[in-house]
Amino acid sequence: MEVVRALAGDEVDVEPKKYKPDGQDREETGVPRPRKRRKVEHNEESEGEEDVLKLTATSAKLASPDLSQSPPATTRGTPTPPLPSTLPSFPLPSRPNAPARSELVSQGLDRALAHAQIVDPGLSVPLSLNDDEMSAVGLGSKMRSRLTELGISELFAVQTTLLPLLLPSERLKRALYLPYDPPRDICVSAPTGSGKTLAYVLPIVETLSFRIVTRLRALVVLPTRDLVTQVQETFETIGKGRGLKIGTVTGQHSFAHEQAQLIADKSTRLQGGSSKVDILICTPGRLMDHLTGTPGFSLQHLRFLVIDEADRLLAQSFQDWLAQVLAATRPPSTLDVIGEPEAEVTDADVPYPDALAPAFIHLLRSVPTIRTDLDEKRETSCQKLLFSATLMSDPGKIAALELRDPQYIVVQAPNRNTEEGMLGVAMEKFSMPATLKEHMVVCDASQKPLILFHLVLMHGVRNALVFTKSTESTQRLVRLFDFFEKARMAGTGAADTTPVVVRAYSSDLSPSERKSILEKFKTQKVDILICSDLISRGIDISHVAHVVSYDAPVDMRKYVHRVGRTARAGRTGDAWTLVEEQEARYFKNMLRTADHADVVSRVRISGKQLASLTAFYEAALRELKDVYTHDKNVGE
Ligand SMILES: Nc1ncnc2c1ncn2[C@@H]1O[C@H](COP(=O)(O)OP(=O)(O)OP(=O)(O)O)[C@@H](O)[C@H]1O
Repeated sequence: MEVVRALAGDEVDVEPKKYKPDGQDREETGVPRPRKRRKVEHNEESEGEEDVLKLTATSAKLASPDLSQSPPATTRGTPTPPLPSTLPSFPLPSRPNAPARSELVSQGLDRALAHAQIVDPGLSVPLSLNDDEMSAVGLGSKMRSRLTELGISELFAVQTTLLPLLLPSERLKRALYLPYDPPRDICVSAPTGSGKTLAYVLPIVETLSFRIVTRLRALVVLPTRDLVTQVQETFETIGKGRGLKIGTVTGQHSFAHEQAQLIADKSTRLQGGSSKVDILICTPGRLMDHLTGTPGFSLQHLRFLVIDEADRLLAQSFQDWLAQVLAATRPPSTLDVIGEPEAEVTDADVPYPDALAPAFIHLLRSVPTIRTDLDEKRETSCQKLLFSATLMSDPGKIAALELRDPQYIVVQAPNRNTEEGMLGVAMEKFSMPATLKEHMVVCDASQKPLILFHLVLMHGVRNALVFTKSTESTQRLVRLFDFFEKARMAGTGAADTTPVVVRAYSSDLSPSERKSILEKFKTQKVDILICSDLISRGIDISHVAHVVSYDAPVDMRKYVHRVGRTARAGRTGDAWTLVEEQEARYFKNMLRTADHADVVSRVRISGKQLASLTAFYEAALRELKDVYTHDKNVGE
């Protein structure tokens, strides 16, 4: 009966200690057993343990042959006869200790990941070095002058490491494609704000600047339109005066408009495609549309395929975008071509000089299709570059990328424990910027607005991004904040205090509205942006000094990307997370699993500290209620 009640979730006083090896039972001693479960509910650390205890006891009872002799189930009101005074002792099943998670990971860890190059985030190279000294990095003098013009005086760790791997050697300057010795793919995990964008923009611009004919040679895929715009601006700024044509496709403009920007000649069937851009930056959905619906759009010339925010993009299926993109970069096999029936060759089939990528030359019908040894290792020279602050190590996802001899680069401070470097990446223990300070405030859900007002007014939280869980809560919080400021202005009567300006930044705004709000925030006409996770990844606004997670993030990746909107490029920044009391255990566990609990300091804010704000808050709540009642009545 107790077993049934335990499974049904009733409180049952079961404790494994009851089954003493000497066969003695607590009931025997007459000492009442404590109500174990209630006690455990107040103990955050051991709740999981208690479930295990209960199950162990339950399964132990199920396994006990003597239970068959227990009294039959009784009806309601009938007193349950006491358990037999002694229960047989039996050994608990012994199980080997579970292997450490790190051990499990290392056993199945991708070999390339296990040999990752760990880079110290403090590594940098000043741009003031002379040509000889700079030759190790490989950046030309023209590019160095451009960077100096832009106020960049040194290369960050991720850039210092990547540039020598990606910049064209003298040999590559003459031959961009190396179908018989294709380049290795590269996966980079580096903290937020560590300069990953320039780590690929610089070598791409430097490499492609030597090309004379325009072909689509670099494709950068990003998860959002805002990021596409940001990366486009970086390419344009860095590539100024280099004659490179940079395009974007995101679906923000009509399909026909995008086609006109992309393709020079749609009507002639050209085997080599016809591109008006050297570099294309896009979101995956729209890229698919062009791949399937734009004549003359070809990826055969791709030399670089960049997947930025790789873990997020690989989690998106979008008509299986990755498989289709990879297929479009690969030449069809020679056999396929030989096997085709000879068709009459027309002028339209013959590409312009330089139009077919070297790996695709066998498609040219006027070239005799005789197989030679040279045909055997004809591979695309497209090099995949993956970036994220939270790079995934999921073997399935990695396999889908068809990486060629991948090289992993992990920018991460040397860790104190053994699970460092690539294991840290595999176990999702991501590295944070060293200049970031992290705090958490555990509070009652109803106090969250007051805590936020307190942070803004007492801790100088301005130039801040505040993350909520949904567009609806964003709207509500912005209204409440406005009413609070109105009440505060009226209440304090201080003419010289200016209200804090708060705006929503959410997915229900049009692109132009979003652009305008972001601009006001950047020029500090808006103090605080309240937003959803729309801009939690990649967005680079240098003056963000604080990030507040008004609603706590649900996983570590989200946490890393949110807090990473501040403390970028070596600047300082503060991240605050408001954690509701019932979420505290989960949140702390999340931090602990990521080895991050020690870094986040707990801030305690007492009711007394909030007292001076309560009257304004209550006034704001009343106004908010009126607005919602009015909106509801209008709606009816
Ligand atoms: N060498 C450098 N010197 C000075 N500033 C730099 C340098 N490299 C990059 N930055 C600046 O650092 C900021 C952050 O760079 P970036 O946006 O590339 O970071 P990220 O690593 O991609 O971050 P996230 O993971 O959040 O996308 C940008 O404003 C960029 O202009």
